[in-house]
Amino acid sequence: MTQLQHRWQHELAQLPQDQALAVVRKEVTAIDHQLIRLLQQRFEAVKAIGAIKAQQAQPVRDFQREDAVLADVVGQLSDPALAAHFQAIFTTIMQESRRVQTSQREEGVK
Ligand SMILES: O=C(O)C(=O)C[C@]1(C(=O)O)C=C[C@@H](O)C=C1
Repeated sequence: MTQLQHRWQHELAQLPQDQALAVVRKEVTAIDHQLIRLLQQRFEAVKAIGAIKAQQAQPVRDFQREDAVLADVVGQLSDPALAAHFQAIFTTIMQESRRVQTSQREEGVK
């Protein structure tokens, strides 16, 4: 556990449990909003890649790149115990990215 997590636990322990739950849920919601902003940015970048690959008549899926993305994600983790969870999350993100690129192609968006 990090020092920050220790401090959190200590401060939360001062509160009645229902209040502690509300505090942590507020934190989760704030983090979700950051993730949503960042994921929207990622999808915009993925659409830009999709347009380039469509122009060059390249397939949507790039297995080598997906392997590299997953390896990089795992390398970024401070807690290696979360590796399998992050692999699952990013596998889904890339699957949805491919879906966006596929509909982009079907709609003929450049
Ligand atoms: O890098 C690409 O070529 C992308 O289209 C982006 C991305 C991703 O979401 O990271 C999506 C689909 C590809 O299979 C590989 C990676």
